[in-house]
Amino acid sequence: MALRLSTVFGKFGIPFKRQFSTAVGFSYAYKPWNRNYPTQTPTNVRQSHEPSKKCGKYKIVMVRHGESEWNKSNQFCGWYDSALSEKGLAEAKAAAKALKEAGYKFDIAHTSLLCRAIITLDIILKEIGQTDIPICKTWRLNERHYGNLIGLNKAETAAKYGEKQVQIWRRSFATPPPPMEKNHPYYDNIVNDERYKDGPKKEEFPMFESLKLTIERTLPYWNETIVPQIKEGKLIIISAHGNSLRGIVKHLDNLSEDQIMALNLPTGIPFIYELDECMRPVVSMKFLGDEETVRKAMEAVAAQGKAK
Ligand SMILES: O=C(O)[C@H](O)COP(=O)(O)O
Repeated sequence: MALRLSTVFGKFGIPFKRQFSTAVGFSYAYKPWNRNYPTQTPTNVRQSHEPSKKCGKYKIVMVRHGESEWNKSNQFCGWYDSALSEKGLAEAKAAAKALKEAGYKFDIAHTSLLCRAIITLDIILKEIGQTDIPICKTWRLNERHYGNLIGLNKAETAAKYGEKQVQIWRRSFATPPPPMEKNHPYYDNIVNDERYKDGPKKEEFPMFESLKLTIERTLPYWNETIVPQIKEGKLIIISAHGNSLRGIVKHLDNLSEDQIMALNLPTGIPFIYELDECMRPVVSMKFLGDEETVRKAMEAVAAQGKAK
């Protein structure tokens, strides 16, 4: 049965006390209730990716933006620039509160070119009193491009094409959504948007993206820009999107295509990785939120693709 966030969340959808009363958090990867995310890394993965027994040398915080207007109306969003909803604004504030309570002092922030991630970051930095740090914005952290699905209601699309097909479009690793056609209502809005004048190049401007393609443009930024900063000892926060962050998670935890399919990131709940000197996770995806709230928020994201 689909869980409604409104039954889980209080005013503005956020149970401030429950969700962020602890700065300790829990690590999603190792919870037994989590049937979808690997409780044990498969043996083939361990050989090449054995987590270090040492304490994490580095930390990085990531957060999916707060709920957007199009999350609220359950529309495929991708590169469409949907604003944060009231609940999304409150989620960003709650995220900031949790980070403040945990005492995070960031050196650099990275975000996408989409307002929902930028505003989430702005709210966080304002609330924690760290607006003076450098903010790097890149299209490489944008949400995956949902092609011709952009603007469609997810539940209606499931009713029309079947839940299985929508699940493939949303969560399969390599199968892309149908390409955005020139007559798509948001084609000009996206393709001719000034914010992309410095990239992507015309020839690499996506008309659709699978998770695989999303990872192919996100990882170079992770490897070439973020990793060197982490190795310099900078504490980084990334405010980005469900699928650009899933790509980074897949890379860090060396997840298989099947494993990453099952991960649904909740909006507005920061999570932490602790990494060893080789950028291998010592602690994976530790959410600053209580376990039950995070679990329900994840289930709600998964349920967005169910026909009503
Ligand atoms: O772009 C979108 O529609 C969402 O923000 C992410 O959608 P998904 O959870 O359906 O991949």
